[in-house]
Amino acid sequence: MTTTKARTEPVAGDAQPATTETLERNPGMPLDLGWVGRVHINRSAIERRAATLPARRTVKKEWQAAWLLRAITCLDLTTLSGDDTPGNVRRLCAKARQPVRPEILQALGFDSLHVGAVCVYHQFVETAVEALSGSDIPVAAVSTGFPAGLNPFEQKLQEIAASVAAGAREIDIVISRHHVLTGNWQALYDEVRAFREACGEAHLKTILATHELATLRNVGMASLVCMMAGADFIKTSTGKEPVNATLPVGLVMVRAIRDYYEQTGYKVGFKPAGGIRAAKASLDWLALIKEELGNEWLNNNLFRFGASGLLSDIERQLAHFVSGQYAAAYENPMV
Ligand SMILES: O=C[C@H](O)COP(=O)(O)O
Repeated sequence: MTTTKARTEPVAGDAQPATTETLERNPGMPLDLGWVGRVHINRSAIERRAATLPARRTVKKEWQAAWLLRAITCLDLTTLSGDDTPGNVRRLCAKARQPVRPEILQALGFDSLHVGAVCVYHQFVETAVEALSGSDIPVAAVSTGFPAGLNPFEQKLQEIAASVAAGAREIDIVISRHHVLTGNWQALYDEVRAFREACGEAHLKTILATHELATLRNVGMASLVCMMAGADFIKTSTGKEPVNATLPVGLVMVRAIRDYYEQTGYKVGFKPAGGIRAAKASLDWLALIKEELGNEWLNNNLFRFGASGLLSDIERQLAHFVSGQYAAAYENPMV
């Protein structure tokens, strides 16, 4: 990973991992169609701003290592493959407990560190809960007919209930894209509200699948409706769309989060997911959060990466920082 600008202000504040302070959950609010209708997006301004982000704020050396450690604590370490097995889920959970080799971590001044959550299909929730027992790491289950979200509604509710019963503490639902594409905001609101109720104490992340929503304005409006319906997080993508998390989409979503906070006082989390594989990309996302939402959002209560391959590159960069050499791929195995 190369850094080209001299600016070294610490984005993550310091090298400490994220805190786990308790946060008041967003309870949601009645659907406010007037507010939804006022969402305005200047596409070229959004794209210009997103394009400047990677170059505006560059971190180096120990600050970069601190940011990367912070990124790990905000990681929903994910496996969502058709060929998942209990064995690879258990190995992923072992990696979640110890995401960085101990000698690297010690050289960076840390005793322990773990990821934000492990994210799996419902089928593997129990396996993951068991493999993570004794740790604070929650299991997140993708749900409601992930990734297309076209299962019957009652089945979606049952799926959420089953994952919660199996021990999932976070539920990543997919919204019905057709509600957005037909402008049926009431239907989207009602659906997400019901999902939130089915979650109970489990936290609800609403996946917008932004690439399938046609316009950035739809992304902004859907973000707002999901928050009004009680989402704890809004999440960009399933990882299965042809285009997943992008900075312009992220910008629209985090600005919706900011608006919602300014209007209601409730902080909703953000999860970019899909296609984030390079450590450098994780720094760009952290910079976006810092600049648009501030340091308060830079912890795993309010920010997560959804990624299956990002950790390998982050560990590789940390090893390089410590030793001055890049490790071979087999030295940083994922599962
Ligand atoms: O929610 C997480 C995504 O499905 C992960 O996508 P990825 O495999 O492209 O990192």
